[in-house]
Amino acid sequence: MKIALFGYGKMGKMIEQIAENRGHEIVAKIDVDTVEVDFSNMDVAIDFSMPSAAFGNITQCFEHGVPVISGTTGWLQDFNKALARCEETGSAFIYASNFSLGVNIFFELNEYLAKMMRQLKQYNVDIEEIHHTQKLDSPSGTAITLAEGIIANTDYTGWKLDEAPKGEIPIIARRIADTPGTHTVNYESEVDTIAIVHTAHNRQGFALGAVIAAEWIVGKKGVFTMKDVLNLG
Ligand SMILES: NC(=O)C1=CN([C@@H]2O[C@H](COP(=O)(O)OP(=O)(O)OC[C@H]3O[C@@H](n4cnc5c(N)ncnc54)[C@H](O)[C@@H]3O)[C@@H](O)[C@H]2O)C=CC1
Ligand SMILES: O=C(O)C1=N[C@H](C(=O)O)C[C@H](O)C1
Repeated sequence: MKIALFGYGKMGKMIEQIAENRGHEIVAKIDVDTVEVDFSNMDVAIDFSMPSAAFGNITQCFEHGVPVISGTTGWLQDFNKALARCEETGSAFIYASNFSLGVNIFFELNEYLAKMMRQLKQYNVDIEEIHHTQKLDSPSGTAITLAEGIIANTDYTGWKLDEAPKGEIPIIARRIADTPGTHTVNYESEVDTIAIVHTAHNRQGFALGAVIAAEWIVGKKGVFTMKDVLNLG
């Protein structure tokens, strides 16, 4: 498979390694200083760039009929416009705030736990995310997906960074050098705490998930999720 990388930073380089080990060819490495892109020679594009660049990269690929795997976070104000462009151009698209298998299992566990906690009003929930100090967006995309999973299954109506009013979920974002990504969902009562945690030890899981999604999407049309790719029902 011929893969174009949009964003050749920490994730782009990790994806290159994993894709080549799986027998794929990297046909383009597009970064901030790229002047011209040849869309004619790519089977699929994988975008791990920057919040300000993601929407433009994704929609350009759609215009050229190239399916897109999107891992960049922090650009979701334009997400619905991207979905509409995908449908209009008959292209194919997967966005995931986190491509690792472990986190996608964690998302399922989060929703299951939220359903159980729904009627237990003595517990208050919060989410903590910890990432390396170069991270541009806050809170993390993964923390937002976790909050959305709780909101869909409880009476919580929204989320806020740091302090949140009653009925909304506080998300605490910490930045610590060299931390690939740790997410904790905490339910606190006066007498105890229930917590679920996912800790990434490195970036390999994110990169492998993105390459598996790229292998899966080629030849398909439409908007899909990692639930489709991993058959999580
Ligand atoms: N969904 C997931 O599983 C994961 C998502 N991410 C997200 O991926 C994104 C990238 O993360 P990292 O690789 O760690 O960041 P990074 O800062 O190491 O790399 C980003 C690269 O994008 C480049 N870039 C800037 N403008 C561009 C443009 N117009 N077109 C193409 N490239 C451009 C930068 O020059 C840089 O090389 C972030 O939004 C991060 O939150 C990171 C890890 C996992
Ligand atoms: O920027 C990162 O590094 C990561 N970003 C994603 C996010 O915002 O959730 C996924 C992962 O946690 C690493």
